Amino acid sequence: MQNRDRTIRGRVLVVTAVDAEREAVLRGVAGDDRFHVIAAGVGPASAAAGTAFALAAGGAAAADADRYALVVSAGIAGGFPGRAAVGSIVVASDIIAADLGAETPDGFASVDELGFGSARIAADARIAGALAAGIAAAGLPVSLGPVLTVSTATGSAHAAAEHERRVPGAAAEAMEGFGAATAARQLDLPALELRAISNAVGPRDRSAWRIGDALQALERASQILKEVLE
Ligand SMILES: O=C(O)c1cccc(C(=O)CC[C@H]2O[C@@H](n3cnc4c(=O)[nH]cnc43)[C@H](O)[C@@H]2O)c1
Repeated sequence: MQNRDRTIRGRVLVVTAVDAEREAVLRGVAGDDRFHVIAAGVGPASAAAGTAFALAAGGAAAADADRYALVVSAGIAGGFPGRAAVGSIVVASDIIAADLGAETPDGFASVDELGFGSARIAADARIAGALAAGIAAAGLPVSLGPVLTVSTATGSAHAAAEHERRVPGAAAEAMEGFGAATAARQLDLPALELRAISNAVGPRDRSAWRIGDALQALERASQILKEVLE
């Protein structure tokens, strides 16, 4: 593996939403006991609570090698057409709470514009870059770009276009990343978001979802994550 990043000294907490995603990640990282994989539930609140609880439980570890050094939000996601095709992988450059803000007469205002903090958490650039390069080197389609966290999954072309207008270059949409990254930030830990694309962001069409293909891609990407961090 060429694209290694050996800066992480300690355990890796991987947070998924549901068990099927957790099992895919576990298959990918099999044999490496640095990884602790939990299914914290769907949505940003569950992800934040589950991540914070796991970090708190692990934070008391005596040795640095037993403490968490990295948090990864992982799972399936919707891909923005033209940026992330169904079956491909997205590694977040930034993790963005896309609907954290207020509706105003002039349209949506993010918490950044409102002055109440930030809806954007930068992923660890070095590790995200190494992971994306490793996935590409393995011959898998991969994008490195902003991943949106929403509480309401997009279900129309208009809403998808509005998200892309607010966040130029948005690659994927899911429901947990900002929650997990917020919990990581409380302990000054680096965060990543790793997503396998199951559907296109836009008009609701469950028949078009390819969850099985996405879970296979998630397993393979998790294996590459393990190799990058070895
Ligand atoms: O029933 C629907 O139309 C529908 C549309 C989008 C998402 C859902 C979910 O129940 C998502 C739950 C779960 O999967 C992740 N995910 C996957 N694709 C998307 C998406 O396009 N937008 C948001 N989340 C997505 C998400 O992280 C959740 O954990 C149902």
